[in-house]
Amino acid sequence: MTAWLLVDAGNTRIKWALADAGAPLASWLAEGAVLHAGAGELAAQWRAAFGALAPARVLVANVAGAAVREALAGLLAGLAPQATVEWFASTPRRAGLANGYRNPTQLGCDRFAAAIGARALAPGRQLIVANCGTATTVDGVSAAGVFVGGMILPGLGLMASALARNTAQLPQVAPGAVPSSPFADNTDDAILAGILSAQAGAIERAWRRHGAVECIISGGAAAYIAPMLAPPPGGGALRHVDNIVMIGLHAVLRAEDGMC
Ligand SMILES: Nc1ncnc2c1ncn2[C@@H]1O[C@H](COP(=O)(O)OP(=O)(O)O)[C@@H](O)[C@H]1O
Ligand SMILES: CC(C)(COP(=O)(O)O)[C@@H](O)C(=O)NCCC(=O)O
Ligand SMILES: [K+]
Repeated sequence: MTAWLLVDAGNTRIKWALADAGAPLASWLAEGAVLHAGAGELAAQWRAAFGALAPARVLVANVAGAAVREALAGLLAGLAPQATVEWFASTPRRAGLANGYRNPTQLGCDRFAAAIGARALAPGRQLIVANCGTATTVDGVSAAGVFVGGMILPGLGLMASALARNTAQLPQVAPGAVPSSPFADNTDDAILAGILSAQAGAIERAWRRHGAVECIISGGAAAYIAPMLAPPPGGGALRHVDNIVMIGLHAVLRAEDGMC
């Protein structure tokens, strides 16, 4: 058995999954997540996972900067010295997906991976990919396999903390259930209704404009936003997946396995 390690380092959390090279898409032997500060915890998680099966290849999508990259490189050198490590980057084309950004390398590599993952889950379909993490990104993938572009907005947590930090009277709200009415009768629900509606409104607008048949939603805040979403008048399917970036990284290695 050959194992691959996939790592999605976002601006809040580092997520990872260990996959058997022969396994179906999005089927993991082990997985985990830590906050940036939890490098010690990550080492313990990897030590346990690699004890059973050490990865031969590692594919990392890092949008969290140089310090996180250095920390990950150090851990991998110590715990998986045998592995070939690749730092996934946005390129003009990969795994059958064309990158429509004016400067393809400017696109966040997590967004490119997420789009590859979405296409692997729904080949040949017109798609919206909403990744709701620190930032929320809402991207279009065409039925022909082109990342057509997208939107970046502050994520749910950032919207909430921006209100608390920059006003005298607004509290920091915890993520929570969707208020039953957009006309809230108290401050906490009014903030939640506002920030959830902003996220859902952006996604629905993109979904409608792109004529997408399917919207794939993912990320740490997706569970709060998905219940708000209604498909466009013409219809459409909503799919909530745990980590679309990881699925994209897996799709890349599966597409290229045996080619190199
Ligand atoms: N256990 C958790 N730890 C941190 N953030 C969480 C957690 N559960 C949900 N969240 C929400 O998810 C967001 C982080 O999601 P994630 O997809 O991990 O982001 P990123 O990929 O940017 O690191 C946070 O901003 C917060 O709104
Ligand atoms: C938009 C992002 C900050 C999202 O990061 P995340 O919320 O997943 O941590 C990241 O994809 C990024 O830094 N992008 C580069 C700019 C761009 O995609 O155009
Ligand atoms: K994101």
